[in-house]
Amino acid sequence: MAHTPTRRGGGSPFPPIAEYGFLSDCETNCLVAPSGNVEWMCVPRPDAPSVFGAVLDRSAGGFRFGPDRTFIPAGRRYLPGTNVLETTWQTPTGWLIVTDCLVVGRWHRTHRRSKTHRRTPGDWDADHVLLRLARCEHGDVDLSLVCEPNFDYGRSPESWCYEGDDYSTGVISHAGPDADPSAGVSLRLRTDLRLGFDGRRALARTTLREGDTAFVALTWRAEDPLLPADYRHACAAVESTTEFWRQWLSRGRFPDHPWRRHLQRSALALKGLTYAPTGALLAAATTSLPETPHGERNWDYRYSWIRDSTFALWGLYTLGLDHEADDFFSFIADVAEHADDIQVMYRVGGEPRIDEEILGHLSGYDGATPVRVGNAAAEQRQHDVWGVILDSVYLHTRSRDYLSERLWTVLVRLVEAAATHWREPDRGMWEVRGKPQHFTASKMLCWVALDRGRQLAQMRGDYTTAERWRGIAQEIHADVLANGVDHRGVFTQYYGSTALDASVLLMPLLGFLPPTDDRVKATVLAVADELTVDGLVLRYRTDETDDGAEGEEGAFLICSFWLVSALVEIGEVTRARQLCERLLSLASPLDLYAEEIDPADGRHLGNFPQAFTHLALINAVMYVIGAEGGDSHPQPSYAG
Ligand SMILES: OC[C@H]1O[C@H](O[C@H]2O[C@H](CO)[C@@H](O)[C@H](O)[C@H]2O)[C@H](O)[C@@H](O)[C@@H]1O
Repeated sequence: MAHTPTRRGGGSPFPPIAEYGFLSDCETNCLVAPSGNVEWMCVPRPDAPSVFGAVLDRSAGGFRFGPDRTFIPAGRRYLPGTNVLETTWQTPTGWLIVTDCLVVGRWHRTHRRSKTHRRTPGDWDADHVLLRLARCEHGDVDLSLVCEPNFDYGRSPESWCYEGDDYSTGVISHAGPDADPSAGVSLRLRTDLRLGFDGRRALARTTLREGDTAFVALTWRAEDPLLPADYRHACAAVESTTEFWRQWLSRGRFPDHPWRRHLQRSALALKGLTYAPTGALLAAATTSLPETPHGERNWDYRYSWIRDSTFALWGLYTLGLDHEADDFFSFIADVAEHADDIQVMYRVGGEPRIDEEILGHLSGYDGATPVRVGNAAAEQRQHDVWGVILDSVYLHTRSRDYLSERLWTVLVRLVEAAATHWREPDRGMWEVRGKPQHFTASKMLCWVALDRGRQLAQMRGDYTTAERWRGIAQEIHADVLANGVDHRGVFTQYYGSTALDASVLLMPLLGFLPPTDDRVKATVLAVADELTVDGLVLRYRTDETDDGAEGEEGAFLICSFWLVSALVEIGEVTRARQLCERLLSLASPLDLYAEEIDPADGRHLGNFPQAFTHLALINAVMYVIGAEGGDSHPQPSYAG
């Protein structure tokens, strides 16, 4: 039997997107299907080719550790406060618990520096080990291990061989393109079971009786692999990983509220999407999970968008988790220090080139093609990019009263770029692939760049620059009010159109106008009433927008959460709370979210888990709790 489970109950062989568990060590991440099969993992970096790619094609590799012949778990949960996943299995003969994590241990590079880490080393570091523990709780259970990598997005099946004289350790290697050994990947698998090999499949099977345990660990770390020697060491690795996540979460401020669990899961998902070596932040863990079932709106999100990342920092800041911002701002300084302008996204190592390519050999998730890797939007002009950085730096500088000279030099260039280009059309924050337009939200974010730049210049005592930037900000503000509002007094998608666009919900959240302004109220209510399907918000109507793609898309979750925050701003707290409750009820079984949701059936669509959704959830929940008099306060980014 193939290890990647095929069809359960007559439906699609692919699990629903929302049923994947997400593991991370803040460097690598993976998705675990409910069957216990790891169906997505890219090593050594999250933007590298996959070694387990079954989420995009059932033959592209997976790694299952679970009971033989039982594929539907009795229950799954994260150990509270962590990204450690626990799956409970009931089989006809017994009960089994499997614990999965990507191991985080104490900083261990004491004798030699890391080749990839550019940020200041902390106390913790990824061990580069995917660890899986099994323990039979009652009766007896036949345990099965099938580890079947398929390198290079399923294009390069290699074969396992033993390492050493016993059955405990196997190695499988892929030379990489150009047969360049430095571009290759080797996987090493260690277990206390007896491994056998069948080509690219590493197999083990045993019967566990009550109290029996087993472990398997997979590493891609070439030098000094940190594989546990036995089950006791494996347990210690799970404990250190648990301690890492809980210590990190303890730095945050979470209200004592029934929605706290959603805030904490969102914070953990955002932290899990960081790439610690450089400070980058992924938009999502995956590529090409479809925004339309079986459709072509399939994009690669395994990169660091400036917009997604800075908004994520806003979400974390709202919870008092602001250390990630330091590393991200250093990442910005790295990529922009010697460039004239900034791109909209970078690879996680800071590399600017992200060529888009179609992988025609993959069937796609549930038949959705094409599968894309790389992202052509990297070359677009999107004029929100300057404003989102300036807003984020302003937010963090205000609370710390410190801004590095290195970063300020970069920021000055970014404000000047906004001042130079704000009159030009762009592709907007939704990165449409159609004709450039004068997007209202892009102009508004150019105003943010000048406004926050002005305030930062003032903080530094540079009043001359501050005055000049104030003048340009006023000019942009007036231009948006003159051209971005329709006859109803509603802000529109772009100058001269009457189409609605959810991006303008940011107006009250970024302080472009006060929430009491009639145009703001009219816009928020127009989006709520006219740009929704069954109450959930579309980013725009695809039939009104030249976005360069065919087909419908689902409701955008970031926009739906923005609407919650905006409704609170304009005083519609009851409506905001109802929408927020509804959105929280649509969370995945593990409280994770994809990018979109099908309003008809609540099915999650698009890449997963998606930073955009989780960051907006945090702000929306804090807005509602704050408005209802909880112990938190609404936190618009500009508020003093
Ligand atoms: O709508 C077409 C575009 O869709 C993707 O962009 C979306 O995801 C980005 C990452 O989260 C986000 O920053 C952007 O606002 C979203 O619209 C895709 O990456 C683009 O290539 C595509 O043109």
